[in-house]
Amino acid sequence: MSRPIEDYALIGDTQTAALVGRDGSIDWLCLPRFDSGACFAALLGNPEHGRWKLAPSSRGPVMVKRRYRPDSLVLETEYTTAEGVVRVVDCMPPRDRTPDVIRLVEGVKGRVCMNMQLVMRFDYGSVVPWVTRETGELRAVAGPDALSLYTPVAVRGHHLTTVADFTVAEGQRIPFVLRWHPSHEPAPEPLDGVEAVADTEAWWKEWFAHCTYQGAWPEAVRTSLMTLKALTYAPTGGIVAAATTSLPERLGGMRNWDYRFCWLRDATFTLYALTLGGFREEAEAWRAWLMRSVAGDPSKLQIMYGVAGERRLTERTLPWLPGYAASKPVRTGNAAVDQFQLDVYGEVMDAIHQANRIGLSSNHRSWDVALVLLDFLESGWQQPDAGMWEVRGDLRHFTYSKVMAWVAFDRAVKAVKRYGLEGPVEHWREVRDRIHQEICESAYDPKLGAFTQAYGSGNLDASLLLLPLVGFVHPKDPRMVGTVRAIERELLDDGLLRRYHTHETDDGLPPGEGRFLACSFWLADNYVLQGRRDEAEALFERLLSLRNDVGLLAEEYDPLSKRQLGNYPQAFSHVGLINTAFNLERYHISPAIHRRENHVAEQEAPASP
Ligand SMILES: OC[C@H]1O[C@H](O[C@H]2O[C@H](CO)[C@@H](O)[C@H](O)[C@H]2O)[C@H](O)[C@@H](O)[C@@H]1O
Repeated sequence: MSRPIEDYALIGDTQTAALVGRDGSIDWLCLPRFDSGACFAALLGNPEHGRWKLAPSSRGPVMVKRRYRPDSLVLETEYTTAEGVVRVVDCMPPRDRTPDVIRLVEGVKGRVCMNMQLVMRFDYGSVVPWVTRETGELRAVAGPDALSLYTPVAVRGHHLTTVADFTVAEGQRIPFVLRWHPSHEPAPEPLDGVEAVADTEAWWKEWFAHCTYQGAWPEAVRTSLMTLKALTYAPTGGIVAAATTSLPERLGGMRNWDYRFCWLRDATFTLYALTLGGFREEAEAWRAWLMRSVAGDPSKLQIMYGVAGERRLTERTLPWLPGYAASKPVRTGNAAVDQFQLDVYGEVMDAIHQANRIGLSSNHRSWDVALVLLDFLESGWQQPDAGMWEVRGDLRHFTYSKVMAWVAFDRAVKAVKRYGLEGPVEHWREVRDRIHQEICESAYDPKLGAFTQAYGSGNLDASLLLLPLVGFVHPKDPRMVGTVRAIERELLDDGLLRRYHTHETDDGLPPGEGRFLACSFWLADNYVLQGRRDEAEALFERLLSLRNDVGLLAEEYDPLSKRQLGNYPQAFSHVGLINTAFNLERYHISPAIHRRENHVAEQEAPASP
């Protein structure tokens, strides 16, 4: 039986991440990178696919309370049993070498009997390692991977797992340190678990010192910013879309994808949110990552890359894993890598624009890349594409894609006019205006009184909510007011938005999925901008209420089963939360203080998407 997704908390070291269940079991951990094989894959299978459980052994009722230590990705899970109270502190120290997981068992009250079960299975639960014991160390080796466990507790082997039973008394602290290293290298030195937790906490607090958010939702916004930071890959500056693969968009379904890669779309959205929160270093690092990733022939831009800029992300299925809640197949890699998605050109141009706007040191390489992209886009914008939802059906003239082509030329014009970069500004202005005109003629349906998903389509799509957020149309333009009304009518279900109707829009997959959380945040943004503040706040509060006990959101939510769905934690959802919090705040202070350029209203546009 799979535990609800919202039962998991995240720990990570900005190179990879683990999911820790309320039951004390780490059921997901890929080592050494986000996209490496998992050594704990119970999330997508059973305990025998790898996990590390550390919890009271009491058979009686156990009360569980969790939190992150303030401003840090150090998780505390407190168990109250009939015997007493015990706290397990979990974290992964941000590293310069190999990854570690630290688990510190702290006796809070009484004497609590504890049990540990460590099931190490490399390559997504498929490889059982050789395990040897040396003084103070247990070592597991298979192929390229090696794990070493250091703990003062006596452990023993049991049916290809490692187990321990021990008691923790009030005031006692017992460390468990798990260190990964390449199997051909000597094992790393043991690490002081208590010090490592303190250092990790200090590292996150230091990072938070840069946070500038002063608004009404500090806990929610700070947790979301921390989640986004945890999804960055520190060595290269890449940013992954989520920490998992194949958590289903429908329980038991096949909409299960690998999100442990860097989508240009998701990464640029994440950057906006981080820079809104006061963090600039990540923007510099990501720009450098982008320049390396697209190097060679930038016109061969991919919509996503690996965390170090890898281009081949071949999609495979892992048939030995039964899947989360029997949702098969489990996939690694992502076939969307080969898709043509027009919007990413606009997103990259907008990211370059934002870098100029926040005064990042100028980078001539990025303008050279921009020129190549614009050159392609001059004719490329007329091609049909797979759209931001990455449909696996026929290519179409998606409205949002065309709007982002408009954004590309709009930001190019502004780069020349505002930031003194060189380019044929009058020509770009002409292309920009031509695209605007075509969209208004081909993507607006006067009978419906709304923009539509694609040219000539009668369907609605939540991505249209981004049009005013990127400055394409004024939020109070009657066409946009009509679009919001139509989206509310057609796509709002139990107060939350669908991306589109999966039975109407052929996305190449069997219909049925949850409510895509980012879309509901975009709706709240539109409410803010249309002056529907009470509705914006009510929707925002509803969305906040869907977070789990430690503030995390997956990609989607199912209002019927009241469960989170899809990959987790998902950058898109947390970006939405941060932007809406800022928009609500800014609107309150002054509706004119916005982030992006608004071509129509000639004012800065709001935090988006
Ligand atoms: O819905 C089908 C597609 O779903 C995934 O894409 C979604 O996630 C991406 C990463 O967050 C996001 O950029 C995209 O907008 C979403 O639609 C999946 O990765 C695709 O392979 C799949 O076709």
